[in-house]
Amino acid sequence: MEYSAELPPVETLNIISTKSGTVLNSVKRRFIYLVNPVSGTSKKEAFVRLLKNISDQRNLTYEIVPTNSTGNYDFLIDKIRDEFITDIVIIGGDGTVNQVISALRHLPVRFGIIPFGSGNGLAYSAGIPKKPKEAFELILSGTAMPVDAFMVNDQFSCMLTGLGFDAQVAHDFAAKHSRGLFTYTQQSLLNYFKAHPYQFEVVLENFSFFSDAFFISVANSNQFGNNFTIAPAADLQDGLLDIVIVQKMNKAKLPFAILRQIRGNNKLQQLVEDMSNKNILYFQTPSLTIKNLKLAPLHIDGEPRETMEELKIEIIPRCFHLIRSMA
Ligand SMILES: Nc1ncnc2c1ncn2[C@@H]1O[C@H](COP(=O)(O)OP(=O)(O)OP(=O)(O)O)[C@@H](O)[C@H]1O
Repeated sequence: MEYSAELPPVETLNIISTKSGTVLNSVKRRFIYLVNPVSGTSKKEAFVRLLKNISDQRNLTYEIVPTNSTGNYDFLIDKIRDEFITDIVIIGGDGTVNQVISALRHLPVRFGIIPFGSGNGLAYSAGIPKKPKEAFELILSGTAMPVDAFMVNDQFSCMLTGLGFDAQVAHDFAAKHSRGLFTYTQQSLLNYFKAHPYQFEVVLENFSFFSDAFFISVANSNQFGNNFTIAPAADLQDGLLDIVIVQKMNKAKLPFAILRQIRGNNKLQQLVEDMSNKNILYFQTPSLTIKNLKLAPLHIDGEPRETMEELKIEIIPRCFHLIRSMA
């Protein structure tokens, strides 16, 4: 468990560890609120004022810091160590969550998320409330659990990585001036008409196969975001990745096959010989290699990334501590 983050010693932070997680004690917690000024569509000023008010009323030690587009958070590393920061609260979407956790996951801090993105896939799959105030209340009273993440070659992913159709949507979405669900849906529909299969070779421990597929999703969270489920059996804490391969099929059948997947009617499969006849392959594995033979576009946690010819993908079990709902 090379990447696993350990929590600080109990005596310095007043953390109570139980079988089901780490119960937080607010007395000695020290917070950094990392606010992304551009994520999502809703205005954050009013919420940031509320955040300050609640924090002042509760006598919390906190600092508000803006996020940045480079994803470089090295400037926080010494601060976290020197000032005994215990909690990093991310106010943004999945792209921000990816960058912040990728940079700070080795440090003994807990992460909280107040969902202010367009999709918020990790937050929603962790049961974090949509309403910012409720999400903050969960952070103040909730339980931090070790959750998985994964590496895609040398790049970090904590939610969902995709090749093909959905990655093309992520690329087109990023090029738009407006964000939010409306723009995302618009780009998805436009891309649906242009969608075509790409060729992949998927290499598992003792087995490999070729597939022509509209897209491949590698999921730690169960969804793309906005509670749009893609991998119904995915669990943030099971040490496994859920792989969804939407294979070549008549395009008229595509929405129905995806609907079946979303509804959980396409059960997890043991890969067998008639795989090429299945519309959607769905299986779990801790690692795999995908050879991207036609250079399908790539996204990592919803952010467009330069594509790669070969992706070695491996789970990082219990990678970081996330304050999540236990319901
Ligand atoms: N201060 C900043 N100025 C400009 N861009 C920023 C800043 N801070 C972060 N970013 C960038 O904002 C982008 C969007 O962030 P994020 O992914 O959180 O929101 P979103 O795309 O609207 O939501 P989601 O990923 O949940 O769909 C990221 O690429 C991130 O690098």
